Amino acid sequence: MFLSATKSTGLRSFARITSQSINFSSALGRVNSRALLSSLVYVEHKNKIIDPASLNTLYAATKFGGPVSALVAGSDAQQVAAQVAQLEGVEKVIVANNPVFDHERAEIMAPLLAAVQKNTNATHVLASHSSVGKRILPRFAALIDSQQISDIIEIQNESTFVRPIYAGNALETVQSSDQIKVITVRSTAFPQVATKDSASPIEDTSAPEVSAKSNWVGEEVIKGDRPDLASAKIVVSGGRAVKSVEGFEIIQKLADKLGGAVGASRAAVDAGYCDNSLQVGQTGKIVAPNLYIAIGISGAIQHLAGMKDSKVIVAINKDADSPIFQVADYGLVGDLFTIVPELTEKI
Ligand SMILES: Cc1cc2nc3c(=O)[nH]c(=O)nc-3n(C[C@H](O)[C@H](O)[C@H](O)COP(=O)(O)OP(=O)(O)OC[C@H]3O[C@@H](n4cnc5c(N)ncnc54)[C@H](O)[C@@H]3O)c2cc1C
Repeated sequence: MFLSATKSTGLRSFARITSQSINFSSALGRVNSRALLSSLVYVEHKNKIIDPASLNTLYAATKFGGPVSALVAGSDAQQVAAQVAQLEGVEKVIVANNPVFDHERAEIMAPLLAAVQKNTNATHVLASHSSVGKRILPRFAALIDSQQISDIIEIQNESTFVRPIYAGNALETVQSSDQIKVITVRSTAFPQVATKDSASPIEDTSAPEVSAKSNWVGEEVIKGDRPDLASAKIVVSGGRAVKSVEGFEIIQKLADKLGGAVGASRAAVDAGYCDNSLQVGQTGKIVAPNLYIAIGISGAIQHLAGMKDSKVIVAINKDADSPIFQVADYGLVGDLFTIVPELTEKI
């Protein structure tokens, strides 16, 4: 690994690190003909709807140039497969229509992925860099003796990828010589595939024999009318400065006026002002909305790691020297308890 370039033009730029060949395990040789390339994308879904991040992952897969197959699993798979079949770039949809795949337990999904990869001969296997993708793909990579490449934001060619490291403060260029590339994709770095008029073929696959050591017991899903934080077009986030649960309501009111999602800094989450599912940053959600409004947030690098790719950033902070203003396109210096209610009312 060596540092190939370092830019210092502000917090929205990165050091670039190049690391060659992360193949620790396999001596299977390189794919050297584009004609042999083909991709398999694991499609996430909930309530019979494709997870939006999978649309970005499918787009990333089309960049390799070869045919793209999509795997849909679970008891709602058939309905979701019909939607996936109408997506641009998808040549074939493979369906594992079996309730055993509900809840996406890694120990069950990884062997399925391995079986489908073998059948399709896919050279690239991709999933979103979501909690599901991050669970399943490492296990799948281990099964096929490959090295996973995580959280890619750019595809340079069929074996070279760019990914952020050090909380997004450096970009690493990774070249893999594994025969089968196992990749998780940062959804905010790629557009979504469009729909097409025709439908690609859908084919069934059977579940491989697996003996699971874990059982799915249940889940508590937090329901809300607001858009999903990770894919929202507008995000309004509050920081430590809101001071209380009641103070955080100021943030929620502005988000509701704008039809946006609510986010938070870790300090606000740790202080108990809001739920930890709202945390944006290195250890929270990565977002890149059209508009991100940071209110009473200082702009620590761990927070910036989760939102600095937002298209327009607005910061409201009483300290004009706060680092958040270095990444902000628009800044308002003042007390949030005065500015935000006024802004909400005027909107
Ligand atoms: C390993 C690790 C991982 C982390 N992961 C994350 C992460 O994922 N996400 C994250 O957010 N943080 C993360 N952190 C924490 C991060 O370092 C910061 O501590 C945190 O982001 C600070 O939150 P804050 O900006 O809300 O609070 P502060 O840094 O305390 O900033 C509060 C800001 O509010 C302003 N302010 C105060 N009163 C007012 C007012 N009345 N009106 C307007 N402005 C006001 C202040 O000027 C200040 O800029 C992580 C830290 C570590 C070590």
